[in-house]
This record gives sequence, C-alpha cells and structure tokens, in this order.
Amino acid sequence: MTPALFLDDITCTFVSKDDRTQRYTAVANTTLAIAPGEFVSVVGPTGCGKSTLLNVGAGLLQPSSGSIKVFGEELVGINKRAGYMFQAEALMPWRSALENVIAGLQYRGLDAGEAKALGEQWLARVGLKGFGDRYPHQLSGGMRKRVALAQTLIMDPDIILMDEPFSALDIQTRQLMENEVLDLWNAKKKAVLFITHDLDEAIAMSDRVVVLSAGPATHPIGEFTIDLPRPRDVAEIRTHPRFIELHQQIWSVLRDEVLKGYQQQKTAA
Ligand SMILES: Nc1ncnc2c1ncn2[C@@H]1O[C@H](COP(=O)(O)OP(=O)(O)OP(=O)(O)O)[C@@H](O)[C@H]1O
Repeated sequence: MTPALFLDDITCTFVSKDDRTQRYTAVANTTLAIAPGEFVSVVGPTGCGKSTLLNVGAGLLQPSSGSIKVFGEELVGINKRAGYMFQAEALMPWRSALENVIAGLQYRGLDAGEAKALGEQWLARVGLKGFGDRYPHQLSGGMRKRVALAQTLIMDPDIILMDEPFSALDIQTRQLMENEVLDLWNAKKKAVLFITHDLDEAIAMSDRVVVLSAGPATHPIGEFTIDLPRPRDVAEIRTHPRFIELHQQIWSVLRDEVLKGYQQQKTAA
C-alpha cells in the first residue's frame, strides 16, 4: 500500500548559529512510513530530533538529504494534505473560539455561512458547544487545546501531525483529550504522526511506536506494533497486561537513550 507519508532516508544537518563552521546533524538516515489510517508515535529523549522529523513531514523544513512522499507524490513546499497541532498555543487571541476554528476554511475561501455552521458543529464535537464567542483568554488550557484540535480537524486533513500537543495539560485533562483524539481518529481513520516523550501516551494511543536514538545523528532504533484492543480508554488500557509487557520491552530500548540525552543536556548547560 502507498504510505500516506513516507520519509525516505532523511538527514538534517544544521549550521551552528554561534559558529558557522560548526555543523550539527540532528537526524541521520531516517526512514519512516505511515500508512493511511495508521496512528504512529515517535518517542525519543529530549532534543533528539523528534520535532525536526515532524517539521520535515510538514514541509516546513527541507532535509539536507532524503526525500518525502505524500501518498506517493514527492513533497514540494508545504504539505497541504497535513494538518498540524503543536505544543505551543497556536490560537489567534483577537479571534473568538469560533473564528479561530474556521480560520482555515475562510482562508480556503469557503462561504462565510457554511464555514460558521461547520465551525459550530466542530465546536460541539470537541465539547465546546456554546463557547464559540469566547476569546482564547476566556478559556482554560484544556478548552484552548480543544479549539486547536477543532481548528486542525475541520480542514479534514488526510495526515495529522501532532507535536506533544497535550504536554502542557494536567494529567486528567490530558487523558480526556487523548481519548477525544482517539474517538475522532477512530471515526475518520486518518494517518497520524504523533510526537511525544511520554511512552505511556505513545503506547495508549498508537498502532505502532518508533523509538529514536539520542542525538546527534538520531535514527530509529526500535519499532513496536501495539497490538492492544481498540477502542481504548487511555487511562484503563494502562493496566492491561499486554500494555505492561509492551512498556517493559520499549522502555528497555528507550532507557539508555534517555540517559544519554540527559547527560548531553547536562554537559551542554
Ligand atoms: N534550526 C535549527 N538550527 C540549529 N539547530 C537546530 C535547529 N532545529 C533543531 N536543532 C537542533 O537539533 C536537535 C533536535 O531538535 P528537535 O527540536 O527536533 O528535538 P526534539 O526531540 O523535538 O526535542 P524535545 O523533546 O526537547 O522537544 C537539537 O539539538 C536542536 O538544538
């Protein structure tokens, strides 16, 4: 089957800002294919190159070498078949929740009435019925994430790229959001590339977990199929014996890399 997103032998080398003669290879020779409808998480130590890979998939960053294919076609420029959700707040503070949700549709030139109706539907779908006229500062962190989720999904992207979208939330809100994402994903089965440093979250959500090595020259060092039953409740699935088994297996690969990453950060500080 043609992958929805195919990162083929990607290497990303950055030139140091302080010393132009210094180069840093963040990601090296990394190949990652995500099938249509597949939910793939990438885990790895802090600073290893997870966001770099996601930015390559989004078409926001050109790799130093390697190619990107989207449903079999070479990616040139921004990946228009993808929707993104990043760790940082991406809402426009001067726009209401509804206006934020429909921003992309307006940009696409959809009729204002239609966009508004669809926006209201999406607000209801993410549990924010009646909150459309609130501004971001009038919403809680969890609500703002819901608005951002609706803003991404209303565009009906074939590929969803998420970079630690819920890391700033408290654990309860986070688990609610994770379940909501799984419900929405289950209904539409889009290809998802989910970046996280949280192994529990990765296992609970995904069909497959890819483990990256510590940098420099980060590359995949392990790949695990998550054969847990669906639908899943992210809190409940953690007590499933197979979850515990998978966690042990993946952690045994990830642990050393996390320690290496931590040591590197300490030395760099
Ligand atoms: N534009 C850039 N210029 C120079 N170095 C960069 C650039 N972007 C990323 N890097 C470096 O590449 C490495 C990987 O960064 P990246 O943000 O992809 O890691 P990450 O795994 O997503 O980190 P975290 O888990 O902390 O979010 C880091 O050492 C970072 O400093």
